[in-house]
Amino acid sequence: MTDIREARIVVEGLRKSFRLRPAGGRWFRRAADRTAGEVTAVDGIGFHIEPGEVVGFLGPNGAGKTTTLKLLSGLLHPTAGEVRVGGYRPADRDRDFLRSIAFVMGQRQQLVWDIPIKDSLELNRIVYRVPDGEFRRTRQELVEMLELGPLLGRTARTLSLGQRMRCEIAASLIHCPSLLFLDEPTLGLDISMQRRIRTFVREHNRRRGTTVLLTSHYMGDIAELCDRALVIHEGGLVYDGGLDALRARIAPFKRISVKLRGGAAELGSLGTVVSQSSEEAEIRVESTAAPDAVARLLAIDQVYDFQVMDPSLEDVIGQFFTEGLSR
Ligand SMILES: Nc1ncnc2c1ncn2[C@@H]1O[C@H](COP(=O)(O)OP(=O)(O)OP(=O)(O)O)[C@@H](O)[C@H]1O
Repeated sequence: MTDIREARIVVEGLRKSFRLRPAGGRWFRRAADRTAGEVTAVDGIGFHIEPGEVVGFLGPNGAGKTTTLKLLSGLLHPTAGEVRVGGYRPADRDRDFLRSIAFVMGQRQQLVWDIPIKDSLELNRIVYRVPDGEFRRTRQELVEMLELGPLLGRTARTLSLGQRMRCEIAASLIHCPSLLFLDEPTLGLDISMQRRIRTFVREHNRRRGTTVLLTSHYMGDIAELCDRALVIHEGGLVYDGGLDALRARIAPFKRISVKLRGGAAELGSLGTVVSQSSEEAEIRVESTAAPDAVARLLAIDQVYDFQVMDPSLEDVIGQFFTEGLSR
């Protein structure tokens, strides 16, 4: 078997359908079974991921992102198609494969609720048979990077969401997996905690070369961490590529934020005025028209400052799903 540290992830024609089980009693279920349908969560997707990449999965609710991560980590069996990580088929749950991955789910508690965090780390050392020296080194590194020192003696039940998430991540990484699945790791966290988690993931990827696959509703996570995005819509893969290319293809415009003094200015001829007051305005112009708009802004008396910005990833994705996927 290939060492999964050097292994690429190969996904081909991957499909996952769920049978919808009707709720209710036995008789009702049997009657309803005749009409019960199927939902296809992942519908024939394919891609390759190289070792060390940080890849973001984007898509609206119910698009199939979590199901894809579960298929890649072996939590679910594919209905059809192939997933390979090196020589491993994740659904076989081979012990060496399982020892090489970690799956952190933002919405699900994985730490033991009633034991101190340091004991949870120890428990994972035993489960994953991490040699003593390696355990001490990794633990120290994780405690430093995630600032866990004061939390080690506390039980998971007494921690705040952000503290618990940092401990969850540490417990998941104590065996130095080469493949890290993060499903909504910053869900519900405030901005500064989101930032801390991002900084950690980036630094961990840099130091250890861990491949990271990430879903997040916070575009900041994706924009800051990922060079590549896979956009999933209704189970299908509709985009696979760089974030800049996604922006250029979907939202080929710039936002210009303008500071005004001495009253409102006539800006409508430069582009689309998104907002305007007597002190500031925001206009949207086609990327190719931006240099001309900037030259004309300089000649307007009321304009004393401006900034040209790329559209936010939220804008790009919003446009992607509202203005059509065929672009
Ligand atoms: N165990 C299951 N049984 C039946 N349907 C399921 C199951 N798991 C997922 N689905 C369905 O598959 C589709 C994809 O779900 P999935 O959780 O992968 O979406 P997602 O992109 O992660 O969404 P979100 O952003 O809301 O988390 C949804 O229609 C969901 O209802």
